[in-house]
Amino acid sequence: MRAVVFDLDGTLVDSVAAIADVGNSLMLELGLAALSVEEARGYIGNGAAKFVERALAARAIDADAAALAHHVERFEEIYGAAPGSANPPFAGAELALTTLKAEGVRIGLCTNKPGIPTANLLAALGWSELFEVVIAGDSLATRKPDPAPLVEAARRLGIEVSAPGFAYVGDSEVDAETAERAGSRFALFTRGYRKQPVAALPHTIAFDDLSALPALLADLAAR
Ligand SMILES: O=C(O)COP(=O)(O)O
Ligand SMILES: [Mg+2]
Repeated sequence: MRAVVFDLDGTLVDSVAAIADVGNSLMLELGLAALSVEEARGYIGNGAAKFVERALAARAIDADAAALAHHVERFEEIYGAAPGSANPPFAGAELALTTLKAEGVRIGLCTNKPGIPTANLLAALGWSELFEVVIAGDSLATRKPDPAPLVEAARRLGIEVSAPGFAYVGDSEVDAETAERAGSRFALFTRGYRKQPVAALPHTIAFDDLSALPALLADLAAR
């Protein structure tokens, strides 16, 4: 059998502007200068709490744990109310998903984005039924780069995370580390929110065109 699990932000959807908007609602409430899209891109990858922590640190706000937890809660409230439709899919994303589905490949999602904005986004794009398994940043006790969410996604799809027929598709250092620690094959999308050069991230294959992904993954599964 074959199964593929996808990352979400920076892999299937170009969500940085929408995430920056959510962050900027919080910054405005706190009287802090807005984040540029470029800044926001650098803070994505480790989930909502890290995003807020990095954004506040960039404005020299040294929040204690209680204040930070309060700001994260407010950020998540705004995030959960934001329109999922503000997240454009990357070119070829939907074609890749529907092609894999038509080939009988089972599909899952493993993201550090919180569950509510993830569900809103999938619904807005009409993608909710495509994914048999969705593990978000707050679904389990740990999140990426802990391998547990990816291992669990594979398990729920009925495949070993290290099987030749399984691959994780993501865009970041966090995803590469997650796949490496899980012992999984990793396809790196090079147009996402990575901070380092492609060569610095462990990966099985790298690609820049999602419409080419189904064929690349079929080759990978046959290796
Ligand atoms: O929300 C984040 O920080 C990253 O989300 P992702 O795991 O879908 O890239
Ligand atoms: Mg990502």
